[in-house]
Amino acid sequence: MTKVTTVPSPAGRFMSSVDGPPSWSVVIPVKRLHRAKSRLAGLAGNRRWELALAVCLDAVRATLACRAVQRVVVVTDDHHAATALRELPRAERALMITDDVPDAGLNPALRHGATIASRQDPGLGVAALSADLPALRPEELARVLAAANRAPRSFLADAAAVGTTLYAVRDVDSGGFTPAFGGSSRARHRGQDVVELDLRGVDSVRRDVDTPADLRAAAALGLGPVTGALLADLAPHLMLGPDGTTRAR
Ligand SMILES: Nc1nc2c(ncn2[C@@H]2O[C@H](COP(=O)(O)OP(=O)(O)OP(=O)(O)O)[C@@H](O)[C@H]2O)c(=O)[nH]1
Ligand SMILES: C=C(OP(=O)(O)O)C(=O)O
Repeated sequence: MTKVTTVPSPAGRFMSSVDGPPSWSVVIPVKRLHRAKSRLAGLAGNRRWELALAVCLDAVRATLACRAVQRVVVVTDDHHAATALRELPRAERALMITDDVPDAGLNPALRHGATIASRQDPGLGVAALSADLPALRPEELARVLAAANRAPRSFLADAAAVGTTLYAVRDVDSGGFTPAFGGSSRARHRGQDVVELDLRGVDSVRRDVDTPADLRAAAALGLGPVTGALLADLAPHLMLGPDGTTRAR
């Protein structure tokens, strides 16, 4: 199994360039809000859709703020989410929203998003990124994409080292955009000979949230503003560190 390791330079920066021009389109799938985040039903009750919305707003906001990203393509059939996403900073210039075609689940939605992205910006790499990343930091995403520049196809495992949060293909026109998200997708991506990005210090890109324990871990990293405000209302105990202080960013 080949891995790409990004080595810190003496100055503490990473050797792959993160300061070059934006070179990626990022496709973000957003499931219909009322059907999403079922594993958080116990925590959020009938406000589950608000939590799903907050998480995707923070993930897309951070992606739009990432200097390695030229375009964000959100694949969704949720009109409420689409309206809120269009209000984000930089959305007018950099965000496209496309319908969930063929409405057959996550991976077909991502392939559709990649087709739209490469038609809109030929020549850019295309990365699929989970929307479940409420602590996402733009500079960490830039580091991951800089590492992805060094392999034809690559992926980043999630915090549990079982799933995947990012799947990247440098040259979509030459084919091979075949994401296999869902469940134990890390093993599936490795089995397809997709290079696993072996990076330190990118916890916010790995930290997807499916359960209350995941949300607590994301809060420890520092939640984005929308999820932070909602969680402070819904479940303030998840926002407290061991010393009892709040950990919102
Ligand atoms: N557009 C689109 N996005 C999807 C679909 N299924 C999942 N996603 C997105 O894929 C990512 C991972 O989703 P999952 O963890 O599988 O599903 P979830 O609804 O967030 O959570 P659970 O209900 O707990 O499984 C999130 O960004 C979802 O919004 C789909 O059918 N269409
Ligand atoms: C979709 C995935 O994960 P989850 O369903 O846990 O969000 C994945 O890791 O491929």
